Amino acid sequence: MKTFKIAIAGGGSTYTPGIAKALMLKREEFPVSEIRLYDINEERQNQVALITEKVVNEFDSNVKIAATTDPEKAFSGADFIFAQLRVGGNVMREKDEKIPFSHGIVGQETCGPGGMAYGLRTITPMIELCDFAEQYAPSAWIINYSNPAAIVAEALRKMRPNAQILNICDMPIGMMLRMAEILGCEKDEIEVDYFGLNHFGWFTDVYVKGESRMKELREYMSEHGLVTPEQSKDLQHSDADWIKAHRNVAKMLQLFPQYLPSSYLQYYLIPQTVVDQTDPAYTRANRVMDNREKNLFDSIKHLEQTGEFMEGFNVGVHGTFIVDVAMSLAFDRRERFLLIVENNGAIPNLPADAMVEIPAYVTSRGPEPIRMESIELFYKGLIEQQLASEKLLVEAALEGSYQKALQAFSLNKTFPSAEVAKTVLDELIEANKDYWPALA
Ligand SMILES: NC(=O)c1ccc[n+]([C@@H]2O[C@H](COP(=O)([O-])OP(=O)(O)OC[C@H]3O[C@@H](n4cnc5c(N)ncnc54)[C@H](O)[C@@H]3O)[C@@H](O)[C@H]2O)c1
Ligand SMILES: O=P(O)(O)OC[C@H]1O[C@H](O[C@H]2[C@H](O)[C@@H](O)[C@@H](O)O[C@@H]2CO)[C@H](O)[C@@H](O)[C@@H]1O
Ligand SMILES: [Mn+2]
Repeated sequence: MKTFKIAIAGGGSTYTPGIAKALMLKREEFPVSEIRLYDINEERQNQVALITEKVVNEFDSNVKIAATTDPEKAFSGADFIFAQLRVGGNVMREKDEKIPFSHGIVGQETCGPGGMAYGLRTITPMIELCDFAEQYAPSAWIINYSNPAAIVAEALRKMRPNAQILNICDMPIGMMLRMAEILGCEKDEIEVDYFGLNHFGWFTDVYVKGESRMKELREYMSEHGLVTPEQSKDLQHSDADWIKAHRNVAKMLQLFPQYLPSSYLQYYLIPQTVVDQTDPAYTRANRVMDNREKNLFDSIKHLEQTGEFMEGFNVGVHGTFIVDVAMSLAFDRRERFLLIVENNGAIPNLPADAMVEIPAYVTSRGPEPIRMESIELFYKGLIEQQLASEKLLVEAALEGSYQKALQAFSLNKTFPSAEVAKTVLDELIEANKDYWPALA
């Protein structure tokens, strides 16, 4: 049986050990001979490599783990490249969140001005990654988690249309896990219909064994959102931020009961509620640094000092999802996933060149999106406004255009006016001067 070489770009990510463990859990079906970590931060990646090696060795000591900052070594002969770059790290994430909040505007990793700031940092490194793949591993698939996935996907559609890349997000699958808890079934028994953009979508139906369970879900979620008794057992989502986000789903459903909204729609539909619920001095970046990142590096320190393994990370749906997508590509499994793909008529009344998030069957040739019906005016209007914002942001980056960046910010529903958009944009330009393309 063929064995696979997996390269992980952003090897120093907090998710790397979880992804390595997810690979090991599937090793009977998907045998891996090498996991190569690639990062620009050598020190961080070497530390993460220590615990990754330990995790892998618990299952199979023949799997080779390598860590390098040399793209040629990392990618040559790789079958898959899993990408998870956080350009600027959590230090810049904190600025993306705190600058908007200081003006009373939502500050978030991937949505609104924070997401656009992160996008302007990430486009160039992701283009570079596609070029490394073309040079060193031309037949490899890149499966990309790097955020902001919507903006990354649009930039690569324009700049590297022939790249073998699949952009993915674990948010819908995380929500499906919660829905399974509500319905008392397994996540894998659920099939969904869904449309939107990444972090901007709706479940239009949820089936278990072919039967729609929307009515029960709507009733439960209108009252509790996605908060379930099981939530407290889930390391990733037991913290106050996720509980708030999951509760806010109820507020959105009370306003618009037709479809089940992605929890990230809260940043666009009820932004003032989010601002009121957030401590602008302690944002999500602080929580992540003080928990997910600290726990991982504490467990690495413990491993270095004692040689003993303390888990300190989470596999969750995040790790299993990327491995499942890779397996469907590797073995032509034709499994159905929600993916970020070029619309090309799948949603007839949205532009063909929109990068939409919809169901697709994954074969060895890539995704085959399903055909859907036209969407109603309310959703079309919201999506087109957000899409225009994302497309203008990408054009701003590629053309170095300040005016297009201001248009992108002003069109974003997180802003009440173009004047506030300009104030926040100008502060973000100053904070990102080491990262963004020049905007004139
Ligand atoms: N799409 C999704 O649904 C989803 C879900 C979870 C996380 N993510 C994304 O995964 C990424 C990793 O998240 P994290 O919290 O583990 O971040 P992290 O900061 O722990 O790790 C990111 C790593 O990327 C590295 N990096 C930065 N720029 C790089 C470059 N140009 N080349 C190679 N490596 C580079 C950093 O040095 C760091 O080690 C983020 O982009 C995050 O938004 C996406
Ligand atoms: O604030 P963070 O860094 O903890 O998480 C931000 C990410 O949130 C989403 O991913 C969730 C996902 O929804 C859930 O199912 C599980 O896998 O955990 C993930 C991380 O919390 C979102 O989809 C990502 O794009 C964000 O980066
Ligand atoms: Mn996501």
